[in-house]
Amino acid sequence: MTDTLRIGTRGSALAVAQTQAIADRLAASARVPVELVTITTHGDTSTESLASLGGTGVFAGALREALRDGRCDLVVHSLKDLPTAPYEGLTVAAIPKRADARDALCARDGLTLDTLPEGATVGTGSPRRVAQLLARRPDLSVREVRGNVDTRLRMVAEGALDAVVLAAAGLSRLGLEDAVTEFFPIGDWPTAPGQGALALEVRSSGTPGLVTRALQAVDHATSHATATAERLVLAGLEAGCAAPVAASALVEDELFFLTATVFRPDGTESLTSSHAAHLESKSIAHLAEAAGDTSRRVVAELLAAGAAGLAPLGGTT
Ligand SMILES: NCc1[nH]cc(CCC(=O)O)c1CC(=O)O
Repeated sequence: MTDTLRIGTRGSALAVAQTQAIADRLAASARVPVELVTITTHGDTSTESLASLGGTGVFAGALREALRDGRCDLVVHSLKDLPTAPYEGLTVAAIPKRADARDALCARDGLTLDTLPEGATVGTGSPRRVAQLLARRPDLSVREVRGNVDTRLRMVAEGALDAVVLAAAGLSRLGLEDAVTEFFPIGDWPTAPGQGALALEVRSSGTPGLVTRALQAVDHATSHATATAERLVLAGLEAGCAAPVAASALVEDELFFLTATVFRPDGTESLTSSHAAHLESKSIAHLAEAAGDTSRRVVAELLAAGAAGLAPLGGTT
């Protein structure tokens, strides 16, 4: 590593905003100069559907190659876009305190999911959101959309769509919460494993102690464990990050809760499993044990109930 900590990011406004926020924290605590390096991915320049490009992992893959090849020393990922399979030579060193994990509806004229007119058009690129929308409102015309958060909001502003569903975390990082007309409560509308969390990834060896300590300081043990439990569900189901799977973990008092749902893509059926584990303490080891324990039980129950027959879990759909 050179004297400057080079932090790799995608070029989208959201990626730059979230990476800059992490860069500022690390610069303050590690007292090393930091620099953002923009990595352009095929997913950013292509207009093909995400599925045809190989799924959302296409974004994370380019950042990981840049990190592996030494074009940067640290990358900031949106955790929900990061494939669960380990990547040779790289390590997720920190998961900072998680932002809002909810999804939000951004509709014209202040409309909500209940007040959208019959047959209204709603844009999303996520099979999970498609299934959740159709489960609540089978009459809706759900349209596949791609592009950055501002592009999607513009489709509503310009009248091409009646509404879009977006992550609350992304909207708030961009200062765009005013576009939200309804926040969906996690209990009714669980979201993608790891949604709202960031992952800070480094090469497994060669990271200076100063940087490692700064990364430990921005890690948030509860966020790390809850996001990990959710991702263990995805891994246990052998599902990709675009599979119609929702998971939500939560620490409350001395309990660690995990709930996961697998949806039939048309929204007509779903399977849910919830388990809790007692936490002896909130130490990293006890949190990790609870994440492993609850996720194993949730995965076993979902598979036994036929989750693999409900939805295409693997690959990119
Ligand atoms: N797949 C796109 C993506 N990846 C991460 C976020 C922002 C929210 C987050 O950090 O989870 C978004 C936008 C969205 O889903 O609306």
